[in-house]
Amino acid sequence: MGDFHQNGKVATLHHFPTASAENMERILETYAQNRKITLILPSLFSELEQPALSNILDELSKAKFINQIVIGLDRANEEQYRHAKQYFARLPQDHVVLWNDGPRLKAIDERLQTLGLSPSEPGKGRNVWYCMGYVLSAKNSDVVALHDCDIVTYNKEMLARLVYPVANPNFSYQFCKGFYPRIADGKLNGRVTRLFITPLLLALRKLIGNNEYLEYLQAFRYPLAGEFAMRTYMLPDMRIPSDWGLEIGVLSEVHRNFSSKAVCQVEIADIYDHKHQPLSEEDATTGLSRMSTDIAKALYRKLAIDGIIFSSEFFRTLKATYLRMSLDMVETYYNDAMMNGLHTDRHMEERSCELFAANIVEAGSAYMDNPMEVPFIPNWSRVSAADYDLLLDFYNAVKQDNEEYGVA
Ligand SMILES: O=C(O)[C@H](O)COP(=O)(O)O
Repeated sequence: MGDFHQNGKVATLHHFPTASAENMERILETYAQNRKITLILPSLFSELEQPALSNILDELSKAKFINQIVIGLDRANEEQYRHAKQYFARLPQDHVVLWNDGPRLKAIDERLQTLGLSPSEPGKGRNVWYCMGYVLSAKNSDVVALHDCDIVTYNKEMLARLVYPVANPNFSYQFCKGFYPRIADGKLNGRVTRLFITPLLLALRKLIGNNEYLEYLQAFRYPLAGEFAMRTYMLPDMRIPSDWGLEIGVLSEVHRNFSSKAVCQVEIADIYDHKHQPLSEEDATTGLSRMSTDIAKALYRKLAIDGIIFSSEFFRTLKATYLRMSLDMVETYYNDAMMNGLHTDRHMEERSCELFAANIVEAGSAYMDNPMEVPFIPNWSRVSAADYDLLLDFYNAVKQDNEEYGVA
C-alpha cells in the first residue's frame, strides 16, 4: 500500500485501500467459469506439520474461484503420503497430490533419466516442474497460479489479487508476479531480496551497462516472490532451474518468450511472513547461502545466453562493486525500518552481505568450471517430443496413486 509509481518496464498494479476483496472474488468466480484456474502448491511433507499450511487450506476452502489444486509432495514415504491425502481431503476443489517419491512417479523419473531429461537435482523447482507437467497432461485449465506452503500471513485475497490480472479477459497480461513487504516481529525480512538480489542487479548494471534483461529484472519489486500466475499455454516452453534459481528462471523465461506488455506485477498483501531459513555461514550447501549461490548461477547463465562474456576478473570486480552497494543499502534499510517503528540488525546484515559477496565469486568460478552444470530442466515440449506417451502415463500414474492411497 503506498504510491502509484510505474517503472515503465513492467506494469505495476497496486493495492489501494479502496479495493474490495469481496467484489474481486465475486468477479473472479464468473471469470473462472470460462478461464479455469488451477493452483499449484509445491510442498514438503514437513510443511503439513506446520500451522501455516493448515491456515492456507482453511482459506483455500473458501476460494470458490479456484477450480483445481495440484499439490506436489516431496520427501514423503507411503504412510506420510496416505496422511497427506487425508490432510488435503478437506479441500472442496478438485485436487490431486503428486507423490514425487512414490514408486509410480519414480518410474516416470527413471524413464526421463534414460532419455537424459530427468530434472537432475531435488528441490522446489523440480517439484514445480512435475506439477506443471501434470497440469498440462490434465488439459483442464487456462490459468495457473503458484505459491509457497509456508506463508504465515496467508489469506484468500492474496490469491485473488495474484490471479486476477491473468484471469480477467479484458486485460492483456499473460504473466503476473506478486509483490509485498516481508515484515514480521518488528523486523524487515526478505534478506536475500534486499541484501543480495537488489544490489547485485545494480552492480551488474554498473559493470555491464545498459542491458535490456537486467533492466527487466530490476523492474520487479520482489523478484524472488514465490507467488506468480500465468496462462497455462505458456507452461510447455518453460525451462526452469530445479533449485532456488526457480523464481529468477521463471522471470527469465517469460522475458525470452514474451513482450513486457504481457507481463505485470501485483501487490498482493500489505504484509507477508513465511518460514525463515538460517543464513548458514558455516555450510554453503544450505540456507540463504545456498540460495544466493543458486540464484547467482541462474543469473550468470541467463546473461551468458544474452551474450555477456565472463572471466574471473569480472567476478572479482562484481564482488567489490556489489559489496559497496549492498553496504550502502544496509543503511537505507535501517533508516526505512526506523521510520516505521521496525528494526534491522546492522551487524548481521553486513555479515550477510559479506557472505553473499563471497558467494558471487564462488558461483562465478563454479559457473566457469562448468557452465552447463546449472540445473535447468528441459521443458515439457522437449519431453513430449522425446517420448510422446510420457505425459499421459504420468497423468495416469498420478491418478492411480490418488485412487489407491486416497481417503476411503
Ligand atoms: O525473500 C527472501 O529474500 C528470502 O526468501 C529470505 O527471506 P527472509 O529473510 O524473510 O527469511
